[in-house]
Amino acid sequence: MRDVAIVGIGQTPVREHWDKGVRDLAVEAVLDAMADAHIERADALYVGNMLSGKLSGQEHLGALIADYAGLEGIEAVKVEAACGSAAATLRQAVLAVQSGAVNIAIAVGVEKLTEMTSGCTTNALAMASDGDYEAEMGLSFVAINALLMQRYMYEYGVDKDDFAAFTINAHANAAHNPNAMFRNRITREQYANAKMIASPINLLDSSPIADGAAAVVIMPADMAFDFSDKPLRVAACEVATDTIALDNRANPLWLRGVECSARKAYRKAGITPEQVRVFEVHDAFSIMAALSLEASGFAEPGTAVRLANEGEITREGRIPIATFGGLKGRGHPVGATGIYQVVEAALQLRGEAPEALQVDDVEYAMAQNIGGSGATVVTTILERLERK
Ligand SMILES: CC(=O)SCCNC(=O)CCNC(=O)[C@H](O)C(C)(C)COP(=O)(O)OP(=O)(O)OC[C@H]1O[C@@H](n2cnc3c(N)ncnc32)[C@H](O)[C@@H]1OP(=O)(O)O
Repeated sequence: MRDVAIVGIGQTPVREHWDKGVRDLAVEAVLDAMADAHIERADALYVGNMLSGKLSGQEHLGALIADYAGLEGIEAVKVEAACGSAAATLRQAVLAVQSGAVNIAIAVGVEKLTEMTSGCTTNALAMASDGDYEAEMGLSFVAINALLMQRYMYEYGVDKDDFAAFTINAHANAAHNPNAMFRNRITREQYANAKMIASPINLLDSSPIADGAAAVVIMPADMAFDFSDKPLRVAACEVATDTIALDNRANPLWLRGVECSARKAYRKAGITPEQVRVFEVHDAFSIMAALSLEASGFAEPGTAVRLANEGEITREGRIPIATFGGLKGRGHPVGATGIYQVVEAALQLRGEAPEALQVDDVEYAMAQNIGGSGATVVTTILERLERK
């Protein structure tokens, strides 16, 4: 298998983009990444998306985006793994280039969640759970995560207000990210008084409904310096699954898919969690940030909330997370999120994060994208590519 590198990155701001559709957003991100990589052509385009058919009445995204990006004639397909669609798409691009099937591949994640019909997006998102036993019974993703958070508080004796540390960190970072949806800082008092959505999850525990697209250009490492002076080696991009329904898990507080995907990624990259300096975590809800930190090996079970309250998840801490605002602050256009995370990890490694967000001495940056309640997990580890 060939070594592969990321040579171009692109993103749109995450917003409620009422004036733009799926194609506009995806094409904007693709062209941004192609300009960054100084390319005019690619051999393949992989499009990550979860809900364009349901919410925008538009399927067949591979051909659509290739057409509007001026890439007709190439291989172009859509990849879907619920909220993990974007990183699953990256994985396909990486495999295609590693195998030698294509030389230049673009992976783009795009999602347009805003729509005019109240409740429709929530119902559509719920389809990523077990349709027969969870969604059918009225469980939205907020409700599923509320059950997990309630159980976590009960098992580990954690107070609801202690979760504030995740939101405060995410919004403080998002305040410096021009592409973030929320650029307002949050205080402990605001968190404590936020409106309840599904107890114990309040508005400030939740990622928002948002639109956006992000893209990366992948090519063999031995071509990379011809296109970029800061190429990044994809040290690992590993997928694992868990049961789709929570009630089939022996311990719902242990995300086996996260553990398995992270372990595979550490093994592939030849590193330990201690060597990861930046972790773009899938903080769709603050409880997911806590559980992901634990199952990825950054905290013992039941201790991630303490880790957050000790300041260890901030830029100055042991494991900075959500360094551009995360899903909570930057926003979570679901089928695009995994590539936003990789773009942000890339900016950290390239030393191009805004000054207030740049983490020092980043050797390895990790991004982890989750579909469903941890049912699909993709862990990507990047490092700087050394010139031979
Ligand atoms: C594996 C996975 O990733 S699963 C995750 C999939 N994603 C989800 O499930 C999305 C979860 N989030 C939601 O469903 C929604 O954002 C909710 C329910 C939390 C909030 O939605 P609503 O109550 O309809 O909020 P609404 O859109 O009316 O906004 C009301 C206000 O709150 C703000 N707001 C909305 N969502 C958020 C948020 N998550 N955080 C902070 N503020 C928010 C809005 O900007 C607006 O502010 P304004 O009054 O100053 O303009």
